[in-house]
Amino acid sequence: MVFDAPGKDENTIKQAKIIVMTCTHAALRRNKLVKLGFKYDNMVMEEAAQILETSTPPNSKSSTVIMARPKNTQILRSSKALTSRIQTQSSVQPVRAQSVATRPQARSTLFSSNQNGSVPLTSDQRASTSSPFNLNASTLSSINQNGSVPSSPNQNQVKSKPVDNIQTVFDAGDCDIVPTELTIAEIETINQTKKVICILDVSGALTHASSPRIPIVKVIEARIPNGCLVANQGQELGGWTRSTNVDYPGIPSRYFTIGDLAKYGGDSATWTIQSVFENPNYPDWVFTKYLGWDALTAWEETKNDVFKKSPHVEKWIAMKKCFLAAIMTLEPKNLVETGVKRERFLGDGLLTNKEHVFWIYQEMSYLHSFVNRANGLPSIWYMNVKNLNEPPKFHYSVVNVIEKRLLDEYQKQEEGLQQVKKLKRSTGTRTACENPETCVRDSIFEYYNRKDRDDEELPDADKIEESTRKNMQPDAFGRLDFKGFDADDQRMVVECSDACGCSINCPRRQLQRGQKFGVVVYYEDDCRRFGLRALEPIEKGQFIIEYTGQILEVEPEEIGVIEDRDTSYDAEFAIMDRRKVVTAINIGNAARFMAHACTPSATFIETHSRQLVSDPLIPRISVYALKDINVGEEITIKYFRQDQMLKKKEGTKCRCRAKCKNWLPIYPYESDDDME
Ligand SMILES: C[S@@+](CC[C@H](N)C(=O)[O-])C[C@H]1O[C@@H](n2cnc3c(N)ncnc32)[C@H](O)[C@@H]1O
Repeated sequence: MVFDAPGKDENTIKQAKIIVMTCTHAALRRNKLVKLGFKYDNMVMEEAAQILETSTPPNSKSSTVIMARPKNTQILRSSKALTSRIQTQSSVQPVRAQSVATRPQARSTLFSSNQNGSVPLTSDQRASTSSPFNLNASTLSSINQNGSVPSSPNQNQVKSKPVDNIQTVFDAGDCDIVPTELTIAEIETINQTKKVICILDVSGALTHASSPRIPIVKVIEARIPNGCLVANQGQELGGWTRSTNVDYPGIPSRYFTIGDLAKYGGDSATWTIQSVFENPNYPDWVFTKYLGWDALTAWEETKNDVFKKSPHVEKWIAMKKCFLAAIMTLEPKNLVETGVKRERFLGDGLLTNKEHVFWIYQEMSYLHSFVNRANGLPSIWYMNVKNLNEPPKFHYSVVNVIEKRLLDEYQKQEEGLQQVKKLKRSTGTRTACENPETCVRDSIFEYYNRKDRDDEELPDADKIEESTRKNMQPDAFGRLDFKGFDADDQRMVVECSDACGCSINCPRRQLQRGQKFGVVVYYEDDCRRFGLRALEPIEKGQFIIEYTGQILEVEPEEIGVIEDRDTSYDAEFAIMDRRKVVTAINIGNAARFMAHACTPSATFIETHSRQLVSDPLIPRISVYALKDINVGEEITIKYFRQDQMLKKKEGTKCRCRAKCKNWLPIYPYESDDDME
């Protein structure tokens, strides 16, 4: 509707899908509209950046304001002037908008109205004009009244990606669902296609994977998952490329913009919400940033509309709020207050600055969590409430990657293990297996721990006292008992497989089910940089996450502390294999961020785990909680044995707590193939 159209004004028409006006007009007419009980769905306001705030009817269900903002103009969301203005206006009975169309449809309807070439402008044009939306009556009349929009982005225009990268092997389609508690049927569906390990075949000689559970990659490279359709389309066709030279593996560098809406907007009701931010002034409203679209297209919508479309978003908001509230109590307020507000409410001109590093954190949070969801795993978020340093750069993978040659070696070793099948369950051994009568798991520990094995397989230097080896048994809830814990003891957990005849929900199958709790990769300080914090409460003894990375063969003298390789990302094996490590320096999951603490909250446990006996058997590393870890608390481990810690001031000063006197054998190291 256009108020100044001949013969029509707000006295004769009392509702409209879209109102268009200048900010001056808005100031003059608003009270009149309110008195009339005028109902509207969208407002397009020219030069909106000149006003301090656009006020929307507080109890309106679906009305919104489209603010046409020239680039680099900041909307001040919480100024005193704004507050007093809203208070003055709210004394008048507010407008209750009629629910004519859902917000996203209204948006794409508006921007896809480019029938005559006058709308929309490209983002560059928008930046160079003070009147970015050249809307007029003829333009508006071309808007499709029933809210239908041009066809979705031409999917054929997007080249299909070769399936030889780390992330595309975890595709779950264009899913938008966060599994909270999975049903057995859902777990079973995921398990059928679940990847258990990735073979790295640099030569490219392997053409076919022996099982869909064991994908082959030629190079360690994370790319945008195919299932994130719009992110891939944005990468291919989007009108804006981030100017930073930094490439984040698996994260798009190119995005759709407002200028692309007419061509690629499609049915925005089906767009995928990437992140949501609360509105501090209107608790019923949120800002939504969409996947594959730049931050300037972030949109204000009612919570009702958003939750109806994407119910999981409600949980995201609640979890973020809870995590940030915990951070405010755990950290010095002055260090985190601004950043916490930014995480919840945006602000600081973020909506007008798509280059802002903040948006890269949002991309990583969504895309890595997407990979997790495809595997039935909870979220991983990236947050920095302390400064605006760049987020970490690495290739994300929820499974280990191993060279073909090393996997073959394990398969040979497994022939020796075949004799385990002949072993019976040790009498009197406690097992939490659902099927105690048929569970043979403890025989496996006995095989690895047999007396003659050290003589056969381990160099003298690696022989250890049998008595320090512990076969850790979970209780009926899958928790380990850490009574009398000594970080230097060697521990092993043997999990059940299909050979035991138990279900995937058996308490002795923790690691193979994958990351159990949502976690946040959180900027700790300038020395430790990123660490890991709990997004959900974790109980003492519970499995938290697997430590994934690349399985590397190392010489015995390379294990632990060496000065020409950053071994702080290595997790070692002590019982199953003393010659390999899992290193997460280049590729891994959230566990790679755990910082060292001299009194840690979690520990590594070497784990014999495979879901099916037909899966390859490689030693794996579990992370278990040594104590209850509340939301917002740090998940730390002890990187080094006591005898490896330094006696003098060299290496790296330990910053696990303010007064720690220890020095860690971590030496400054620059990798040749540093991803920078
Ligand atoms: C496995 S990485 C952990 C992730 C890393 N902080 C990051 O941002 O990628 C280990 C590195 O974290 C830092 N770090 C972890 N714990 C530390 C501690 N207690 N004191 C000092 N630095 C620590 C050291 O720089 C170490 O080399």
